[in-house]
Amino acid sequence: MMLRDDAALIPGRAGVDTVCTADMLVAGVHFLADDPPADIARKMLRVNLSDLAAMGAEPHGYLLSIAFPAAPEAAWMEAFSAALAEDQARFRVTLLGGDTVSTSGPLTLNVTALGHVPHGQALTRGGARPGDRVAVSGTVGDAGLALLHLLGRVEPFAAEVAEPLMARLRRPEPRLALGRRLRGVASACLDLSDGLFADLGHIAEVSGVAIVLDASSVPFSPAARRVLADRPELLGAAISGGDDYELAFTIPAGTEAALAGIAAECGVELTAIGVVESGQGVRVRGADGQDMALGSGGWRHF
Ligand SMILES: Nc1ncnc2c1ncn2[C@@H]1O[C@H](COP(=O)(O)OP(=O)(O)OP(=O)(O)O)[C@@H](O)[C@H]1O
Ligand SMILES: Cc1ncc(C[n+]2csc(CCOP(=O)(O)O)c2C)c(N)n1
Ligand SMILES: [Mg+2]
Ligand SMILES: [Mg+2]
Ligand SMILES: [Mg+2]
Repeated sequence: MMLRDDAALIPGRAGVDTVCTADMLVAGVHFLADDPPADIARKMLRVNLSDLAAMGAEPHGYLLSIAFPAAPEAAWMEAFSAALAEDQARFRVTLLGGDTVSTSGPLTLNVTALGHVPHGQALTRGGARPGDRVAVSGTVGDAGLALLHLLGRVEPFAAEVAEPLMARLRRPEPRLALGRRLRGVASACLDLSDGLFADLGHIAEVSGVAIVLDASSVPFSPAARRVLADRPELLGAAISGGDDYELAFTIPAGTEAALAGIAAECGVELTAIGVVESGQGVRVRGADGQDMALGSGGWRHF
């Protein structure tokens, strides 16, 4: 799109709320500088679309700002742009503007994404109530396990296991259809970026409730199950790893039966993983019924 003016102008629509979110990605913090440029582009856009999904919003467009440590190679730029164009078409979003600058620091990308939701219907983190059930889409832990492998923090995984885990780390799937479908169904919702344990903590905090997570119900992919079968000590890392970009949400007790139909409609598995109680914080209940301590609480910048 030709950017002709000083700013993008988006006509307002009656009865529609605009949802805005910004997520920044820094080389060495969110991805590795030598990651494939196509994957950097996809992850940058998709983690933002994931936040729109978490709010039940329909994506509209995005602004993109990049700080380059040096002029990018033509091949890098081509691969980056081609992947971005593909994802724009796939998720039906347009580039609304942005900025490009040089930096003496690492490659830094920022996307600000805009979406729409019918007035008053956005999902939030604040509506969970005691008695609600907690559910999650897809599977968790793949990306966190992939990162341990990639950074050499664990004995390397076999290639046939490492490959699907790395795909989850580099190419998350924003759960947009599910987010929209959960309007009026979920009492609270968010996307998993910091890790299941930490992010459930965000729902607990904002809603003013406690969450009890049943560790043995947490859904893992076949690859993660293979890793955990060999190395059960990595269970905590899988539950608190981060970069999952699945949706975690709460639904009122008695509405669990609707989950199977919603899952089929949206083409993603949904699994009940816990309950909401009065109180505060997140407790993880192990297979033996006892509370479990996780090694780390989840991703923190500081
Ligand atoms: N009620 C609100 N009003 C305005 N902005 C908000 C509100 N709630 C959250 N935000 C903004 O939305 C963005 C997301 O917040 P936050 O970083 O807590 O979420 P997150 O999804 O965990 O982020 P990340 O994906 O970076 O891990 C931030 O820019 C925050 O300032
Ligand atoms: C090289 C490398 N190191 C660490 C991680 C893990 N990581 C970084 S930020 C983050 C949480 C979400 O980010 P934010 O809260 O900033 O949106 C996670 C899980 C990674 N993906 N790549
Ligand atoms: Mg989020
Ligand atoms: Mg985010
Ligand atoms: Mg975060």
